[in-house]
Amino acid sequence: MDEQGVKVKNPWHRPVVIFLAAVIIVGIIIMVAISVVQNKPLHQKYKYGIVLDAGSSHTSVFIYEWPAEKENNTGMVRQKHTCNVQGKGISSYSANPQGAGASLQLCMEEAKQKIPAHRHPETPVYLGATAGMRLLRMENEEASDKVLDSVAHSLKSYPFSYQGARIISGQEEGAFGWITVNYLSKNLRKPTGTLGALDLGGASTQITFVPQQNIESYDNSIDFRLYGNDYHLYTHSFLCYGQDQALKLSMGKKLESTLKADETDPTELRDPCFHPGYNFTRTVPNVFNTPCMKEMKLANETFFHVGLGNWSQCQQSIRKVFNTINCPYSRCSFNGVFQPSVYGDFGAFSAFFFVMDFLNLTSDNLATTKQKLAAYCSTPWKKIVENHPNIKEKYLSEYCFSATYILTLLEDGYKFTSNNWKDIRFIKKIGDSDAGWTLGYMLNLTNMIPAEAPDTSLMPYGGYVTFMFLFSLLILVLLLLVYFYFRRSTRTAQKDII
Ligand SMILES: Nc1ccn([C@@H]2O[C@H](COP(=O)(O)OP(=O)(O)OP(=O)(O)O)[C@@H](O)[C@H]2O)c(=O)n1
Ligand SMILES: [Ca+2]
Repeated sequence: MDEQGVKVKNPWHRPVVIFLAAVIIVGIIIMVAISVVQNKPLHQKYKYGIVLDAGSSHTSVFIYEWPAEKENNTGMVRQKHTCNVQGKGISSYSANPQGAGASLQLCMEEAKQKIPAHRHPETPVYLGATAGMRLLRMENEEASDKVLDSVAHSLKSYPFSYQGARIISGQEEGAFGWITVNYLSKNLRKPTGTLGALDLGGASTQITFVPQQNIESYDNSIDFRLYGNDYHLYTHSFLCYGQDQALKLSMGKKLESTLKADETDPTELRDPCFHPGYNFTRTVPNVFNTPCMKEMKLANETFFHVGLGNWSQCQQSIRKVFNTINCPYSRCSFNGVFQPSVYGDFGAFSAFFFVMDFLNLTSDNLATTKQKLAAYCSTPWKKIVENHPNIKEKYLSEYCFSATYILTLLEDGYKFTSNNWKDIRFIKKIGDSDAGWTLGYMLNLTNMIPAEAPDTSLMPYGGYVTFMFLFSLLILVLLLLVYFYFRRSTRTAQKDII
């Protein structure tokens, strides 16, 4: 009897092999089941964040949402809801600070409805105030503190996680606007170029982009490291150069020269930036009630604001609010502010979009834009009102000025030309989310954009499951093959023995 014969005759042999095979198979099944369940994306849990944009002209409440387990990936946060606070911006409540906090109630109640109640305590709420509050602080710091206290007090009364109410700086406003548009365009993890950001508000305007030239002034330079890439940004915020303040600056200059000349009585301000036939009685303090202009010693004088509707004269008058004489650097935009040459594509949002979209000027070349605008400005005021019966007359009367201001700011101020005009995209939203500083502000404060690229799984979830399934199937087949091979050789051996 040989050795093989002894093994085959062992009565324990078959049950042991079957038992071992069963244990291995069950083990594999358990292993696959555990790893599949462990790695299964959790049931989509959403997190929320609230940012209040307390602008000079109005306040908006933005609610953002994102899948909890993907918060460090680019482009995952989206705007779930916005609410426009009724009335003017919080800086208009300087004489009645309590009113500022109270004005937020309706929108904050809406936020409570939109966000699931069990998420309220962990939902951060931030308020950032921009140029209107910067101006109020310059004028009357006590009043601006009271307004901020009032909105803070109001926000703390909600079940969310209050994270502060403050006046953000012009640099922050510019930089976070840039982060928002590039995050939403998913530019941040790719080697492709970034999108510059142009923001026009009521009281200030921001320009932010990655320049090709060296940044000569420290104040205009911001560095970020996002997803493992370094970004060296140029940014500047011009206080008083939002469209409402620029209108005051421009009217103030015209008024000063008219009043000095003392041509007519009562004074008539003949304004090329308003439509022919437009005639409105205003008071002098109404134009000069801003720290953007030196006080005029003129009393409550009234004047007639009379429209002329002449685009090129309007542009001439607007040019006077840009000081282009002094530049202590190799090149400047205006008012002695350093600016490298504009480079790359730009997203122009907020009032840049509202105005150019209203006038259907978002997709023409520069020459056609000017022609269309000239025709619009010279249209009689009566006709304009007839054509747009549902638009508030104050807004309607100012579109000729605003669009001329926008062209002058972009061309004479920032030095865009007819060649790179097409690089400016007038946008309101990217995907579901508004372009503006609020999203970038929240991403930054919640650390949702990591400095280094987060580790990514080697293969997508579906691929992983398929791989595990095929791999276990392969092991199973191999085991069966071994088993049958073993059985056959055993039988052959038994036959041989018999
Ligand atoms: N549909 C709209 C909404 C706003 N506006 C005007 O656009 C300007 C700027 O609006 P916005 O960007 O909201 O400015 P704020 O954020 O309020 O001001 P800032 O950023 O300077 O604080 C204001 O003059 C406002 O009257 C407009 O013409 N059409
Ligand atoms: Ca704004």
